[in-house]
Amino acid sequence: MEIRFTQLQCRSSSVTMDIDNWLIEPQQSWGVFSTEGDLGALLGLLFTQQAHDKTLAYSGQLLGVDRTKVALVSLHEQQQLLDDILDQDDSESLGYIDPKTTVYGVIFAQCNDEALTHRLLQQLNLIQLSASPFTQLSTGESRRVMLARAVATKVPFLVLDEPYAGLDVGHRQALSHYLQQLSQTVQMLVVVSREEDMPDWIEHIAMFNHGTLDSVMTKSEWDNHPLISQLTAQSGQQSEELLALIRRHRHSPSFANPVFQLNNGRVAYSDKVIFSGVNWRIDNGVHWQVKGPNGCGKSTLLGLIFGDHPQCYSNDIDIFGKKRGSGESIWEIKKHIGMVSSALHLQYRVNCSALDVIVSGFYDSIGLYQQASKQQVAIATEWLAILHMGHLSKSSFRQLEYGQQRLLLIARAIVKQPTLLILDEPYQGLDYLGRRLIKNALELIAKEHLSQLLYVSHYQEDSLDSIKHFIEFVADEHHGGYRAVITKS
Ligand SMILES: Nc1ncnc2c1ncn2[C@@H]1O[C@H](COP(=O)(O)OP(=O)(O)OP(=O)(O)O)[C@@H](O)[C@H]1O
Repeated sequence: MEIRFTQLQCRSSSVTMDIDNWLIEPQQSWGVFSTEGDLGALLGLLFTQQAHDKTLAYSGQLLGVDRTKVALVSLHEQQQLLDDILDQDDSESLGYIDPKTTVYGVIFAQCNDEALTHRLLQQLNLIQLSASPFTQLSTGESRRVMLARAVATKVPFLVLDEPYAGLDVGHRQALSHYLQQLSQTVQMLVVVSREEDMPDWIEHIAMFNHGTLDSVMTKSEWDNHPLISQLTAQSGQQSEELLALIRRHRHSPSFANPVFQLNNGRVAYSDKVIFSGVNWRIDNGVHWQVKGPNGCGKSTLLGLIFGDHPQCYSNDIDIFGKKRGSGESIWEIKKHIGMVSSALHLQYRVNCSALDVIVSGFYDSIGLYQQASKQQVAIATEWLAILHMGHLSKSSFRQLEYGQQRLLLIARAIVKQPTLLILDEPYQGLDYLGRRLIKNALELIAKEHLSQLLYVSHYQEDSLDSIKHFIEFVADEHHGGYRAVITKS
C-alpha cells in the first residue's frame, strides 16, 4: 500500500496527533517512536477503524489505506479478546467458568487453515501451548498468540503497537528476527515507546514528539537523535513532585522478620509442574526483583504472596507473622499489599471513574463501594494532577486508553503506601514519559523505604539501583519446570 497523510489531525484523551506530511511507500515498513500518549491506539484506529468498536474522527487527508487489509496487534486488543473469551466461556458454562478456547482455536479461527496455524505455532514458539486455554496464558505467552493471530488473517499490512511488551529477552530477539523475515512479504508499522525496542532491521523511522510528527529519519540518524536526553530531564521533575506527595502521607507499619517466607514452594497443574523446591524469605526493608523467562512462574509466585492464587493454601507460607491458611482474613493481608499486574488490569472490569479507581486503592476493592473520606479524595486528586489526568477525573475507567488505565492502577497500588508493593511488569502500555515518571518514582520509593518493592520487568534498562536481591527462575532439569536461584548484587 502507498499511504499518504496530509495535514492530518485527530485526538484521543491523552494526546492530539498531528501529521503535516508523511508518505509510506509501497512495501515500506516503518518504525514509529512516540514520547507521549497512546499513538499506537490512534494509528491502529485510523488504519482499521474497527478497533474499540468506534470510529475516529479526523481532519486532513489519509489516502491509500485499505482497511479490509490491515490487522492490528495491541495491548488493548489483547485485553478485549481476553474479555470476550471470558464472557464466552462463562456464558457457555453452568455456573463456573470453563476455559475452552485454546491457543490453537484462537489462531485457527482467523484463517481456517490447519497448515498455517501449525506453522505459526511453530514460528512463535507456541507448539507446547497449542492446547492450553488462552485465558490461562502468561503475559508473554498471550502476546505471541496475538501476533500469530494477526498474521493468520493473511492481510498485507500489520499495525503492531508495542509488539515486544511483556516478552523476555530471548523472545524479543526471536520476534525481531521473525518480523524481519515477515517484512519481506508484509508491510508493517511497528510502534514503540522504548528506544531499545526499535527493530534493527527497520529502515524508516517516524518520530513523534508530544503527538506531532517531528521528523522522519533513517535508523542511523535515529540512533544519534538528541530528543531522548531532553525527555529524560523533563520526567525527573515530575517524579520529584510525586515523591513529595508520597512523603507527605507516609505511614508504613513495619513487621517482624520475616515479612514473607515460602518453604519448599511448588505450583503444578494436572499436566505440568511450573516450579518446585522454592525457598524464599523476604525480610523487612529488602527490595526484590523476580526474574526468569516467559511462563516460568513469576506472576504465579507473586500470586502466592498476594493470596489470589488457588495453590497458596497448599503451600507452606508465612506472611506478616501469620501462617497462611490459619484462619487469617485475606483482607487483613491485602491491607498491607499494593499490587499492579496484567491480571489485575484484566480483572478491573468495573466502570467507575478515574478518581474512584485511585481511591479504591485505600479499600483494596475493584470499583468503589464505600464513602471515601475528604482526605482520600484530596490525595487521589493530587495523584491525578501529577499524572496529567486531572481533566479525566470523572471519565469512566473502561473508556480510557490502556496506558492511562495502567497509570491509574499504579497510583491505586501506591496510594495507601503499602508495606509490600508488588509490581508485576508495571510499565506495560505506558508511553515513554509515563514509564520514566513511574520508574523514577519507584526508585525514590525504594531508596527511602516508603514501601518494600517486589518487582518484575524483562528489560535491563528498567533495573532499579535500590534492588540488590534477586530471585531468578531457571529450568530444573531434574524435576521439570523451574527452580529458583537467589542472588545478591
Ligand atoms: N490453570 C492453569 N493450568 C495450566 N497452566 C497454567 C494455568 N494457569 C497458568 N498456567 C501456566 O503457568 C505458567 C506460569 O505463568 P506465569 O503467569 O506465572 O508466568 P510468568 O513467569 O509471569 O510469565 P510472563 O513473563 O510471560 O509474564 C504459564 O506457562 C501458564 O501458561
